[in-house]
Amino acid sequence: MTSAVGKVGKVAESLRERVPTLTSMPLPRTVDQRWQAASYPVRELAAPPAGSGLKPVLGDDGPPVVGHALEMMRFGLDFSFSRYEKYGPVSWMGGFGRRIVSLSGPEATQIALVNKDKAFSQEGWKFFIEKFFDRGLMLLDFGEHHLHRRIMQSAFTRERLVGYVGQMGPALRAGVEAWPGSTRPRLYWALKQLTLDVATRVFMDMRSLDDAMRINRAFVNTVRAGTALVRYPVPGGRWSAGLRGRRLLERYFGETLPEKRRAGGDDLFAALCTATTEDGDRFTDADIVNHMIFLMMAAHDTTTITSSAMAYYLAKHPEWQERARAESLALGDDVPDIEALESLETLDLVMKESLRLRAPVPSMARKTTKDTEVLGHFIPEGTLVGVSPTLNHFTPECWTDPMRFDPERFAEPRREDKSHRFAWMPFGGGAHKCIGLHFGSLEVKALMHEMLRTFRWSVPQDYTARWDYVSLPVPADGLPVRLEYR
Ligand code: HEM
Repeated sequence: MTSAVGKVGKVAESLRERVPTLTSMPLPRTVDQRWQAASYPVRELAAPPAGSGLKPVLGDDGPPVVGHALEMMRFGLDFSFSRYEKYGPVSWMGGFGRRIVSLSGPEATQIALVNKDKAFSQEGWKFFIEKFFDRGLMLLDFGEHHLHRRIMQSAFTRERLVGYVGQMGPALRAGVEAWPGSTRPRLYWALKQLTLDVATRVFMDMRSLDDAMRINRAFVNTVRAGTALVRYPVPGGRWSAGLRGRRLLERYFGETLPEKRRAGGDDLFAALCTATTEDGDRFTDADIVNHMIFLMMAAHDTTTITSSAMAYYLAKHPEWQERARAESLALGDDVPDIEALESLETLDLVMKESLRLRAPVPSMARKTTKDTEVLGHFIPEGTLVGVSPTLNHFTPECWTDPMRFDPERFAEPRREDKSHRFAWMPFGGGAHKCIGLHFGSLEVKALMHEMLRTFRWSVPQDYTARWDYVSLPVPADGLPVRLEYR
C-alpha cells in the first residue's frame, strides 16, 4: 500500500511536471521588459597590478542578495546575449552571493579550457555541487584528474560502447513502445523518466523496479540540490533532500559493490570495477562510488535535454522529421547496433544543430588558481569563472544566419563547426572534455530512432518552447506535443 509520504511525494512530482518553477512563471511582458532593462552601477572586479598594462574586468552586482541569478535562470540565452553586448567577452556579475566572471566567445573560452598555464581549476564546480558530487571526475584537478581519467577511459572503449548499446537498445524500444499513441504527453517528462530507467539498466544492470525507483528519486533530489538558492539544510528544502539523496546513493553503491566486482558484466558499474590503465592503476571502492554517482548525473540530464531539444526541432520542422524517419525505417526492424546508429546521418546533423541551439551545459564553472589574464583583462586568484558556449554557438563570425535551425551547416562542404576550434563546444574542450560524448550521442540517437519508427509528433505552428534555466535548460511547460502512431 502506498504510504502517506509516498502519496505526497507523487503529488509533488506531478505538480512539478505541470507547474513551471517560479523563475519561469508567465509574467506580463512589461514586467519582463522592465526586469531586463534594469541597470546597476558598473564596477571594476579588481584593479590590475600597476604597470601590467592590463584592463580591469567590468560588470555589476545586479539586485541585492540574489544578484543576477534569477534573471539568468529566467532569460537564459537572452541574458547571456545582453551581457555580451554590454560588456564584451570578459565581464563579471553578482550571483549566488559571489562575483562571477563570465568568459564568452571562441577566444575567451579557448583560453580557459585549454588552460595552458593551469590558471583555471575545477574548484569552481565545487562551489555549486561538491556536497552532492564529491570527487566526481569533473571535480578533480590536474595530476589526480589525469590519473582518474586514464583509468575511467577503459570504461568508454569502443568494445565497452558496443556492450552499452546492446543493453540500451531493447530497453529504449520497450520504453518508447509503452507510450500511449494519440495523446498529448509532456514529452520532456516522458523522456526524462525513460532515460533514467535506461540508466539504471545500462549503468548498474538493475532489474528490481523498487530499487530503481528508490535510486531514481534519490538521484533526482541530489541533482536538483546543486542549484538551490538557499544553500544550507533547511528541513523540507532542496539542499537537505539532496544530502539525503547522496547518502542513500553512497549506501546503495557501497553495499552492492563487492557483488558487482565479483560478478562483472556489461554495465558501466562493472566496467569501473575492473577499469585499469596499462600501468595497472585501478580505482578504490570509494572512487567507484563517487564516480558512479557523478556519472549518473553527468549522463542523465544532458541526454534528456538533447533528446528533448531534438524532438522539439523535429516537431517544428516536419521535413527533417520525415527525412530522419526514412533513414530509420531503412534500417529494418532489428534493434540497431553501434554501426547502424552511426549510419543515421540525418539524426547526426539534427543532433549537432540541436546541441548548438540548446547546449545542455550552458556554463562550465572554474576558479582561478593564481592571478591571470584573459584577452588583456586582469582576473585575480580565487575568482569564480563561468565558461559559456552560448555566444560561441551564435556568433556570426562562425555561423551563417545563427538563429535559424539549419542542420545542413554541419554537413560537407559547409562544416561551419570547423570555423573555429571552439565554435561548437557542447561537450566542452581541453582536459575535461566530456568523456561520455560518444555514449551520450549513441543513446540519444537510439532513443530518437525508436521514436521515429513508432510515432509521428507535432506542435502547433505558432508554438515556441520557453526554456527554464534553473539548473540546466529544460522546457518550462514540459514540451507538450501531439503524439500519433506512425
Ligand atoms: C549529450 C550529452 C552530453 C553533454 C552535452 C555533455 C556535456 C559535458 C560537458 C560540457 C562537460 C565538460 C564540463 C567542464 O569542462 O567543466 C562534460 C564532462 C563530463 N561528462 Fe558529459 N555530456 C553529455 C553526456 C555525458 C554522458 C552520457 C556521460 C557518461 C556516461 C558523461 C560524462 C561526463 C564526465 C565524466 C565528464 C567530466 C570529464 C572530466 O572532467 O574529465 N557525459 N560533459
